[in-house]
Amino acid sequence: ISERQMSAQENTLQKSRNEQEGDHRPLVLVHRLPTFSLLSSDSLLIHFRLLDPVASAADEPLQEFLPRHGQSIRALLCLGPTPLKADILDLLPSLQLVAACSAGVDHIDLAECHRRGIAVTNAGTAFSEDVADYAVALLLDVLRRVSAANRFVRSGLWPQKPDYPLGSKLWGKRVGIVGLGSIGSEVAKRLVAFDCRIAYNSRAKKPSSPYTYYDNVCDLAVNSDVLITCCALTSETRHIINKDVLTALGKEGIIINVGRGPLIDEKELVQYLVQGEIGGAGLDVFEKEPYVPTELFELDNVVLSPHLAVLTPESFEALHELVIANLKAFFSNKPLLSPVRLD
Ligand SMILES: O=CC(=O)O
Repeated sequence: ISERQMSAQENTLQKSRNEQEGDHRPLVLVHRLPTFSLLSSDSLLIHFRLLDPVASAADEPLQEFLPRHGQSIRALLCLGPTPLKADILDLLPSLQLVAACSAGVDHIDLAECHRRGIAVTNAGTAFSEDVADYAVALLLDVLRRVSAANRFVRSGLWPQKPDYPLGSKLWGKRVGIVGLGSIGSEVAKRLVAFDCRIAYNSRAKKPSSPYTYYDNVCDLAVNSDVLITCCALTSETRHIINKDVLTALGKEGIIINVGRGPLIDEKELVQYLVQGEIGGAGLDVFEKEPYVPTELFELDNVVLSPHLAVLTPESFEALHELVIANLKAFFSNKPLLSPVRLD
């Protein structure tokens, strides 16, 4: 009997105990766009009652639902990129915790949460390894043209054109990481194994990091063959990769984005790629998802992906455990496991 089967049995037992003994589970509001489903509500339901406006009142606007049901809600589970701003917070006067299910929390008005004394937790490090793997996958794909080669074979061109354009080597490349947090550090760790030379930019130099620090992204770009953006999207980092940085990266330079679309000035990036002013790009995120600039569809030196770097069953399981642990800690007045800094 596996650990997973055992915990499923425990969950079922606990559920029926709850039902027999009267329900003492704390109430948690689920905040989600109708297109986002709860990953697996089973283990959540062992510990919490979930109030899900999308499921309970498909047509009722939150502005009507929450005043009737949300007055005593202390904790909210925010799924995916569902925006959470003052208009919703206004309807939840007792709210004290927002448990976000993502690493990035740019869809949440953090200043407003801070002002109201509402704590916010995020996915912590649950996704970092998978995002880092994906950043390396995108980089290898752009450099060695894996997706383009796949298209070449499938389109039947191989017998007619036996010469396929050469890709370039990852070994020894100078890689600049923008944002050396938990994801950036995992990316660096992986690329060290490819003998890449790592440098980084972040808000401040990390005294414990062995990598070269640049306090200016343009300087980092001048000294890099590849830039990988891994930082959070904030008002300071919006368009951190602008025209000047792209120029500094140069004609052979490659950019990989696994952070958020607006970290890059996408209009400029498209121009630079179309005009051959930079070497290539691997993009998992875009400014206006799910819309991707169609000019990029034609370019074999660009690899496109629909914002799924974090998505593996393993990382979801880790997220699930973390969310439950955060909510349990909150309801028992213990320290939160992955609090987001709000000041
Ligand atoms: O993009 C995904 C996340 O922020 O978790």
